[in-house]
Amino acid sequence: MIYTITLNPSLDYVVRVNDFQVGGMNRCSEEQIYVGGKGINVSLILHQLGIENEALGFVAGFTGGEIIRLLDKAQVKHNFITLKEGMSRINMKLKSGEETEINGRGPYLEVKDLIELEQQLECMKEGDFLILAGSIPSTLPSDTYEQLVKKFSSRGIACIVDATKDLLLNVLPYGPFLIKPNHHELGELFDMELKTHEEVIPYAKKLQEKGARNVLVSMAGLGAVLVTEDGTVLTHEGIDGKVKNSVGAGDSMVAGFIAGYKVSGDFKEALKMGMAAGSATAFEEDLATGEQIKSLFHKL
Ligand SMILES: Nc1ncnc2c1ncn2[C@@H]1O[C@H](COP(=O)(O)OP(=O)(O)O)[C@@H](O)[C@H]1O
Ligand SMILES: O=P(O)(O)OC[C@H]1O[C@](O)(COP(=O)(O)O)[C@@H](O)[C@@H]1O
Repeated sequence: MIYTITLNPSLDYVVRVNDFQVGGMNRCSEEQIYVGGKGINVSLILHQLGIENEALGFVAGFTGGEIIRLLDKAQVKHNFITLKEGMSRINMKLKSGEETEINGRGPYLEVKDLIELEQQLECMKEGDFLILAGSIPSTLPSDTYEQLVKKFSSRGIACIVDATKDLLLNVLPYGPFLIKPNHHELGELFDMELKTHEEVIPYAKKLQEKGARNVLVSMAGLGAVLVTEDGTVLTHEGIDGKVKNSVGAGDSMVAGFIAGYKVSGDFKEALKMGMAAGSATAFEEDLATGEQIKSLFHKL
């Protein structure tokens, strides 16, 4: 079974504003609301690809209610814990030539809330996958992901972490099955600017030396690099197409990769499915559908 955790899910409010004026009164020409948060996006894409999974995490308030309604509508299996106080966040995605994002803070979460989540995870068995994706609320200890990976990796559960900076670095000694920084996040860890596959490879290997079993580095329109636990380095060129909304492309890539790996057991196929899922989402307004992903996969 695959479980995704989204500690701080969101409603993504995507607005298009022509000629956005800072400090001025702007009106949007288009607006959409999507359910969001990295783990939830992974669950949505896995479901689209016919891979059984369950989305876990915390919701609160009227926005939390809408998150649950949208997950039900998408027929994604979920078991979110409802917090008594606060409201799930609204993340603003402003499209005006460039993409600008303002991600909300979210409700107040405490360590005691995490205990309930850990109890839900006790049912996991060896061979299951646990996907930890996105930022964690500022009220939780910064070692939250680290503690979860430490506990569950040692039980033979394949942990996948999509996070940034210390949140990512600190899980490495506990042998996560996969991490997926993008090339900017990877460069940030080493105070470097990485622009090509060749530049990315040695730094991806450094994260592997620190303990990650497999390192997938996404590079937006430039494709991706994968360093696998059997010592292979695989690269994939970027896929050409018209980008409509790249929010969720990274999450789609993680989901596609895991779906491809689960079905084939082959890293090359997994990378191809990850690429197809990431790019199919970048080429759509919302997350891509299973059909769009498979159609792109067959063209690669
Ligand atoms: N501009 C783009 N053109 C084509 N594919 C894209 C583009 N942006 C993202 N993708 C696809 O989505 C994947 C993840 O995107 P990326 O932006 O690197 O991740 P993140 O959203 O985590 O920053 C890429 O490896 C690629 O497959
Ligand atoms: O948890 P964070 O880091 O604030 O990110 C949450 C945001 O990330 C997303 O999951 C999209 O992530 P990606 O574009 O990196 O795939 C949005 O749906 C959500 O608003």
